[in-house]
Amino acid sequence: MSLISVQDLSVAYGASTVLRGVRLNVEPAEIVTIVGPNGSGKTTLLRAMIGAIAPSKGSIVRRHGLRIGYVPQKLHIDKTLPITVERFLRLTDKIAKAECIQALKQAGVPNLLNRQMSQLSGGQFQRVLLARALTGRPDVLLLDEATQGLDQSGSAAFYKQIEAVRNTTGCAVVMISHELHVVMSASDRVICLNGHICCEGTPAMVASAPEYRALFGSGTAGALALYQHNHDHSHDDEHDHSGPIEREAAE
Ligand SMILES: Nc1ncnc2c1ncn2[C@@H]1O[C@H](COP(=O)(O)OP(=O)(O)OP(=O)(O)O)[C@@H](O)[C@H]1O
Repeated sequence: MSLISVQDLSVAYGASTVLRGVRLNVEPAEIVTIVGPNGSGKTTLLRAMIGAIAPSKGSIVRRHGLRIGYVPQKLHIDKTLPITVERFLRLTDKIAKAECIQALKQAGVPNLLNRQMSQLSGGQFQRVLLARALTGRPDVLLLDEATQGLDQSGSAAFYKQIEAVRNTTGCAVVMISHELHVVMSASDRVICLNGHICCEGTPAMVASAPEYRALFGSGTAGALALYQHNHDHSHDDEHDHSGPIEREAAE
């Protein structure tokens, strides 16, 4: 049973349709990376997957009782607001201190519990956001460009941590990233989005996608060397890129 099944999804903002005919399944413990140019609908897709945006067509089926952890691109906290990491982690839900400590450990920052949020570095801050998402023991983690503002080694370390989290907790991960070169090795599957799914594949296979090159140019050849998919269609929305879709009674 897929954790999340996106079925022929279209999303419109007023008269403007930004996603069309998107199909994708998220399976337990897999890491799926979504890439695409600015404005291609990546955030919209993620927000639709968590139920924050309603489809204008199609549907999204979440497994019954699915726990989702969401790590936003950035979260602004007023620098003058005194709030410790522990308080921040316990703000919205009833979470025991031990769970906070465990989540911080999983996020790779075990010693931050008593620190002020305003004193964290960019990388530490993002890991605290990751810890917050982990306190709910998610079945699936959704990350929206969670490494924005981090330097390359900071991003690489963050993605390594994500992979470690997947390996220890078994949660699936769906993440948006522009940093293909760092996320590729950790991804089981890459989906290239441009209003619709242009191409998708696994890094384990070796190929290049003309659609991807058309969007990003050939400067990313290093990343492309890791990337492959079976691609023999033109840009048609009719093409079914997804595996078998499993519906759940609790739709
Ligand atoms: N609330 C909204 N109302 C109207 N249009 C919106 C809204 N949110 C997003 N859009 C538009 O939908 C399109 C897709 O936006 P989205 O944020 O999903 O893209 P994205 O791929 O995540 O972009 P980026 O890489 O720049 O973050 C854009 O043209 C954007 O202007």
